[in-house]
Amino acid sequence: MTGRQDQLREEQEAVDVRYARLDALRDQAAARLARTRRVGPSGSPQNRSERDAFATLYEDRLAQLDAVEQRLCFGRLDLTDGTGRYIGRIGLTDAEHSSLLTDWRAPAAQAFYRATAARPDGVVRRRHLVTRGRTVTGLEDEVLDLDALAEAEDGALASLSGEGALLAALAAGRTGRMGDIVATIQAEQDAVIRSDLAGALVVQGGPGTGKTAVALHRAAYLLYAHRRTLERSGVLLLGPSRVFLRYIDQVLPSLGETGVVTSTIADLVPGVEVRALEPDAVAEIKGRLGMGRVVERAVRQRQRVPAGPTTVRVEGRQVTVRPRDVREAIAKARRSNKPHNLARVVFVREMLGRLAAQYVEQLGSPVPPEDRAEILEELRTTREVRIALNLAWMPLTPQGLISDLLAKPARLEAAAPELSRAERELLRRPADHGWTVADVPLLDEAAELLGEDDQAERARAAADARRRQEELDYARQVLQSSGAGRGLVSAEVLADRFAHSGPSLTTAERAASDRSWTYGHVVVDEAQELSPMAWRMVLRRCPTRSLTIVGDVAQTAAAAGARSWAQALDPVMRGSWRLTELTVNYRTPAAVAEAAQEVARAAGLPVTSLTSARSVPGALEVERVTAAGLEAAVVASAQRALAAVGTTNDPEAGRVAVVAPPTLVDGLREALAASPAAHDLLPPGQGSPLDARLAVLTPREAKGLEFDVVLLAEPALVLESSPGDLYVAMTRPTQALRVLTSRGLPAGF
Ligand SMILES: Nc1ncnc2c1ncn2[C@@H]1O[C@H](COP(=O)(O)OP(=O)(O)OP(=O)(O)O)[C@@H](O)[C@H]1O
Repeated sequence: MTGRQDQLREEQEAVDVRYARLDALRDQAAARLARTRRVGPSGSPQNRSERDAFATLYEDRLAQLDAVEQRLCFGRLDLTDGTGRYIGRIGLTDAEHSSLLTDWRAPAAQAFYRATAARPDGVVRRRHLVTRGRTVTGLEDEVLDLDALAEAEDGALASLSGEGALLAALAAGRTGRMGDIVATIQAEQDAVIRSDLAGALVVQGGPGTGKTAVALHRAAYLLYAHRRTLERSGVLLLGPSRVFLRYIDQVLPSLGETGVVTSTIADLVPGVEVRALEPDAVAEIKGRLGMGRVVERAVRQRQRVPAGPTTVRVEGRQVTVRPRDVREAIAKARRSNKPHNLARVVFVREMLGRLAAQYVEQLGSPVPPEDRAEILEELRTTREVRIALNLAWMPLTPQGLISDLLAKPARLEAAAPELSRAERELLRRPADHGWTVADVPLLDEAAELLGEDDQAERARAAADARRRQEELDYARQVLQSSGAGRGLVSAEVLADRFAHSGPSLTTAERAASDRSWTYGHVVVDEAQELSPMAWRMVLRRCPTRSLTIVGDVAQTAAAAGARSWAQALDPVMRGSWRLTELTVNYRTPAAVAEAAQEVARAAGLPVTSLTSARSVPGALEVERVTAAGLEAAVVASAQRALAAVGTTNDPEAGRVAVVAPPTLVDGLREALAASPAAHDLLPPGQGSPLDARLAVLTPREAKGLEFDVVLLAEPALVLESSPGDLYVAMTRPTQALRVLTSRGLPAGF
């Protein structure tokens, strides 16, 4: 038997021990779940909710243990002191509490990602274990001594760790869903993942540098390292589209984390459904920081002093709503510094007081307090009084305020004198127009300035706080006496479960349905697309300013998006952010990445430096076609590409995308649907492009995604509408880019 086989056998035994422990823990959780369920439906409501809470806890634990089945254990460190440890997806100890597996996020695992020959960090050897199912199929060793360093110092990428495992991961066919990278995180990525929780961290990186992967692993790391802080406040992850959120939705669960709230900017205000589109020029105006002031003025203008007095008869007497009284009541309400709908309570109380005084004066004699209350009630419910007070200070909804502002030119002119007439004309639209993405930050701004009349809500909150304290005390007692959930759950989370009995109200769910929820940490992906107003909306949800902001200012598509991080962030964060860069491209073959960079530079985009992790022979090809022959050429090229990435029946066959300017997409989709070879591989009807082997997309739809082969139609046309879009489109493939053009190639190609 060779030494290699001995090593494989040794590692197989080690891996078997860890899987056996995983199985034992699963059995344990399943048995506890069964026992909890067997207790039956009897008992007090308190007992029932306690039982449900524990049942959910064990269900979650089982789901977590199931999620780590694949590549449970992927690494081993041998240390200078003669000890060693295995690194895996979660931490495991044996029945005697000795460590079997170190969680990749634990400090003791850091050297697995960071140690180099130059800075070995106490590591003699780093070993990557390649597994298929539960079988160890390969090993890759790196001996961290200076001799190894000398050998490796011959290229820019000498510092790639676990190169074999990494390159195998990069070359694998794509499944339509992003996978995790725990086994092969690189040192510069690890530094980002483990960076401090506090403050705003900006991660700039060219296409394919792993920004999304890093952002997701950072969310998982922060939840592990700061669980107490983040478990109850929650973590929010913002992505560019719902398709993108589906693309990444398996990564966090595979890392054992299910509690992160994911959303797009468009979905961030509960109750607002974005259905409409609008021209970039309109979105750009709405995204300007000054729109905050515009909304503020729009609200103030709904607090109005009438031109003249209104006299109303109440129970045979006359009272007059006088402009001077209204002015003073408005001033008093504004001094309360409350949002519009809450300050309205102050305004109304003040006005009713003044009207009651007029009424009493006419009675000619002082009235006892109970009669005064009656007079106030009489005034409050008199229709004309209500109308006069509403005209002065109308209760408003965000939707009502914004749709009115955009539909009535006079209102917009008064609220937005800084906009030119042409700009205001661009914003104008009918009151029943659907909401657009750029409306959402305006609605959020309005919701903040308007507030809700929440007196009842606050009384309930105070009662809830008292109840919560009792629940917390009780949960602590249960934890102490039963020991059942020890290590699995904190008293806080258990108390939440008791209170809401069941999985339907986790922190994530409560946060997602509450516009004013503030998160412990917010991760923003494709952050270059956010307008200044969108940043205001995001920052409102994160008062601690603990943020991870990832993106690439060269890929900006939105007219209101960022061309530099300073331009985007300084106005809203006053310089309090730190910048770090990712520089290695893991996705795109070198020739494709270089061509994309040249084109982007020629178009004047702020491209950051990029080194590619791998080359693929024949990765870039250009086919010149006639305009009339474009569709037929795309169909033929798609057939070749599909054949190259695997046969129809192969479950691991790769994926092909046709990326084209919006004006060509429908025609190309129809042409492909008419081709027998491609027809069945397209997503059916409205199906998601992620679930099919062949997709036809615009560059914006392809943003953040990747495919084995990309056919790019008419790049010159894409460039005309947006250079950022072309840069995105060219950098989606993992294996090959096929360009089809009837109009020549963009400069730099
Ligand atoms: N350390 C790594 N090990 C294995 N695969 C990696 C690693 N880093 C990145 N990748 C892979 O590289 C690809 C690109 O990563 P990702 O989508 O996160 O890049 P990005 O910087 O967000 O790209 P873009 O800006 O173009 O959207 C993904 O398939 C990802 O899994």
